[in-house]
Amino acid sequence: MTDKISIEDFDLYYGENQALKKIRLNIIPNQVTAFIGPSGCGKSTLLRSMNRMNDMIPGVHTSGRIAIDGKNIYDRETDLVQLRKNVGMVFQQPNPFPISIYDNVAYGPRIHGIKTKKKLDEIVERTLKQANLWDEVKDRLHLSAMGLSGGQQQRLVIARVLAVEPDVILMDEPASALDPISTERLEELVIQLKKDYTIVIVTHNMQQAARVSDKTVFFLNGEIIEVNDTEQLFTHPEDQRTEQYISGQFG
Ligand SMILES: Nc1ncnc2c1ncn2[C@@H]1O[C@H](COP(=O)(O)OP(=O)(O)OP(=O)(O)O)[C@@H](O)[C@H]1O
Repeated sequence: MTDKISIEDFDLYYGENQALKKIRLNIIPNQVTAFIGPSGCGKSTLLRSMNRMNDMIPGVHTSGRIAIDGKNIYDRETDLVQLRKNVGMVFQQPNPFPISIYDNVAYGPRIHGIKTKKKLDEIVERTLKQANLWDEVKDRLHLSAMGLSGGQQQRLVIARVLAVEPDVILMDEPASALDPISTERLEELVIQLKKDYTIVIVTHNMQQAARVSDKTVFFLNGEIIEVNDTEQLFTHPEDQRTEQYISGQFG
């Protein structure tokens, strides 16, 4: 199978501090890949590197390659607007815009030139359905998104990402601010979305990684220690440090 994302010898420095060291990783399309590891080991940094969000931080420099569909996103000619449309991101805190539910979802398509009401209506309905939110909001599309619960806001943010038709969705601890029921709904959604998208999720919750992901990547001090099928990694870790981490001996 052709890899969706191929990372080769990728280093990232915040000033003098090297946060990622010679990362090599291949991510398979239509799978969920989980990043686990103790705080500060570089999970979010690698996630943010996959749509060049780190470019905005002063003092960041990188070397190596991250290719998506075979094309190095660190090439000088990369169109960052197009990259971030293709590689969407969901953060820890739901961050809907303080505008209506409808306008949140229509925001990206409008920026990308879609203006007709009929077309926007279609996108809003389709993506809210894909995000398992339509039934809960269809009668209040023109009310503020800020009136939704945290779990609904997070599903709205996912609909907003889906509305610009990405291939890859990056999720940085997307359930850590949610209650258990909202977390379960979000996990169901992640599993459902992988048939159409490639998903990478950072999580501190090992049960969550075990429930939603196909592959798990264990990080320590800016390095990848182990990558394996999720079930294999949690039942028969190959590296002693992985075993220590998943059995709660540090982290
Ligand atoms: N904006 C930044 N400026 C400077 N250093 C940073 C920045 N963001 C992260 N770092 C550093 O890079 C290293 C990796 O951080 P990163 O946030 O990627 O780890 P993480 O594994 O995602 O941690 P956590 O699980 O706590 O979110 C840490 O040493 C951190 O202090």
